[in-house]
Amino acid sequence: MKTLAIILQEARNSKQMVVRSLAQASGIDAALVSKFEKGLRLPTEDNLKALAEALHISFEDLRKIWLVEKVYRILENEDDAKEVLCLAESRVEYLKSKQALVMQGLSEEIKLKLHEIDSLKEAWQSKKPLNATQLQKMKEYFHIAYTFESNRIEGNTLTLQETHLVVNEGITISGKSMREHLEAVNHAEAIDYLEALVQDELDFSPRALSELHYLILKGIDKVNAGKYRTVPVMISGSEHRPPQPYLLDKLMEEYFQHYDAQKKILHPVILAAEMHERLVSIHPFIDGNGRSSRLVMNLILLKHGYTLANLKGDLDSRLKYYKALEAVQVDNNPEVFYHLVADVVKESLSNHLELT
Ligand SMILES: Nc1ncnc2c1ncn2[C@@H]1O[C@H](COP(=O)(O)OP(=O)(O)OP(=O)(O)O)[C@@H](O)[C@H]1O
Repeated sequence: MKTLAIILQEARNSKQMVVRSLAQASGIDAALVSKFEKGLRLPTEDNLKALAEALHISFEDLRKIWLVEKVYRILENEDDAKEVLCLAESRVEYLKSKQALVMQGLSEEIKLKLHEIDSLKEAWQSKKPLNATQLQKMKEYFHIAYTFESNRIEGNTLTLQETHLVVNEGITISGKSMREHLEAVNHAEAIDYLEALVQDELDFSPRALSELHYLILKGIDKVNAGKYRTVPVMISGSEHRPPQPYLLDKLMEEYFQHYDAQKKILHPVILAAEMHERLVSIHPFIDGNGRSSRLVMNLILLKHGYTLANLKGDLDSRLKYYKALEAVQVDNNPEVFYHLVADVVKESLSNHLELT
């Protein structure tokens, strides 16, 4: 790994600058610049920022090297340097999770709720392994309930009982459209796919999202299944305008970058809520955005050992859900949505525990 001194020197040479012109561009004394380049002095953070700007290099990247250099200088004459670093590493992990909560500006109320959820999760995990028949019965029950409610949010009129008959018994319901039947079967299949991803320890990815969306629209809209939209869309009854289609590739790339950057930092329930809200706000598909986003939320929850969170489709709950999304999109206030998701996660864990 190159030292900060070498990096600074090479960056200046590649710009064909002499020390004097770098000093002038950065506003730092030339003798001092020389000392930085020889490794005789370590720049201050302000010096570093000025140098990065003058050399047109990334301050964030340079700052990481600078921090390494600082640590190195503290430890260079210590016999136990390696042991000290190992000990510090565990503190850094702790610091990361602590900072995440502070960074997100979570209220004490939500932190308390997350705490309660994690106790329930531990209790749920301690019940495992469950008896295979019992597990199968629970799965059937919760899968159907989730399929029923998620499809109900989008206007599917099958009842809970009818959803069960269609999905588990292969029975058709008279008076209900082919589309409603397919929506039920597809959603149940998408939940199986979530569980397979978790079982195989596969992470949420562009491919997983495309597969999920494909399953949701399978047999309903062949052309758009698994593909981003190419036309503008509106969300009926909402002030929020999803982005234009030409922005989608970039926004979705950033969406997955955000997931990768936050997945080890954020509390999983907050991460799940965020990835749900961000996806539904981008609205990358022509249809099936709501169902896909709720599946993404559940993939993240299942991956972290929680149970399927089931947002309800009755009018009152639906309005609360839409209002909470609108609060993030229009007022930039995610707290209500975090509470909404945390509440259903808590309810789901309690329901699962009750049946054990
Ligand atoms: N401000 C908002 N108000 C209402 N719904 C919103 C809002 N922002 C995002 N949504 C999401 O959009 C979904 C409805 O979008 P739309 O009517 O376009 O349905 P869709 O794209 O066909 O997807 P699906 O049918 O699975 O929801 C809701 O389920 C919700 O998740």
